Amino acid sequence: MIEIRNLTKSFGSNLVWEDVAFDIEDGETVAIIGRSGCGKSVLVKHLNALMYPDSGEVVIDGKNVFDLEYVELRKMRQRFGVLFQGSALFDSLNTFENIAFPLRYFSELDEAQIKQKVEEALEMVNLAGTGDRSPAELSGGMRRRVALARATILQPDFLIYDEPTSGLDPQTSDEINQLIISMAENLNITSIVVTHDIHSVLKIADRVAYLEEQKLYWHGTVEELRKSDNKKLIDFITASEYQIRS
Ligand SMILES: Nc1ncnc2c1ncn2[C@@H]1O[C@H](COP(=O)(O)OP(=O)(O)OP(=O)(O)O)[C@@H](O)[C@H]1O
Repeated sequence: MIEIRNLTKSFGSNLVWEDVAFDIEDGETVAIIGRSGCGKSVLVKHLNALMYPDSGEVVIDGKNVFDLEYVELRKMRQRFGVLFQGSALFDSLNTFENIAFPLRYFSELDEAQIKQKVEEALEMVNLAGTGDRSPAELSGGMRRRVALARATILQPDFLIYDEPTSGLDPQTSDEINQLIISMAENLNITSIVVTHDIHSVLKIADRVAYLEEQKLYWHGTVEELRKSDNKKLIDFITASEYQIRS
């Protein structure tokens, strides 16, 4: 479980948000939404202490991540996988090597074990047999799936998705949404999804955190979001061109 306790962050005189507090339960999928520049990325960078707050805590399994010393911090960070916006694959490596990269860097597995793990991962994202293709030979949706296989290859407890469906057509977005759901279920991953895609939020999220006015403006389940009469929240959702009540 991740407990976000009264986090406040500013850069110089620019207050990003203050007093942000909510919990992320094990195995659930939480979507972080809000307009551009509201501090979604800054917030997720606090979860694994890539950024430090002005005040507040992020407590994972009882320990404040901002208090961890080097060795523990490294271990904690290894519990996180990240799916970067735009996939961020290495163009010079083929699909197999992209997925194998974290294993070569962080594990002691031998070549046969790496091969087995990568092939299982390719199968999980429905890309069996494409290991020798280069990223340039893949469609946007396929690249996203390779990135997902790479992000989960070290079996993280927590997976941060940065705009997982941006730039994809609706059908391919749905394939990625489906994969995010099955990753969460099959690998028992706790997912934190930063997104502007409200359709995706309604499909994959258990709970939603809405940043606005430099604070956590609204927080609740997707069911509560559907029923909410919070005007700002509805305006934001409507502006995202999705008819939530349809
Ligand atoms: N390293 C940094 N140094 C200074 N200011 C920063 C830094 N990182 C982010 N900011 C500022 O913090 C604010 C929040 O940025 P952030 O990238 O978290 O927004 P966001 O909600 O993720 O935006 P988008 O939806 O466009 O990706 C912005 O005003 C940004 O300029």
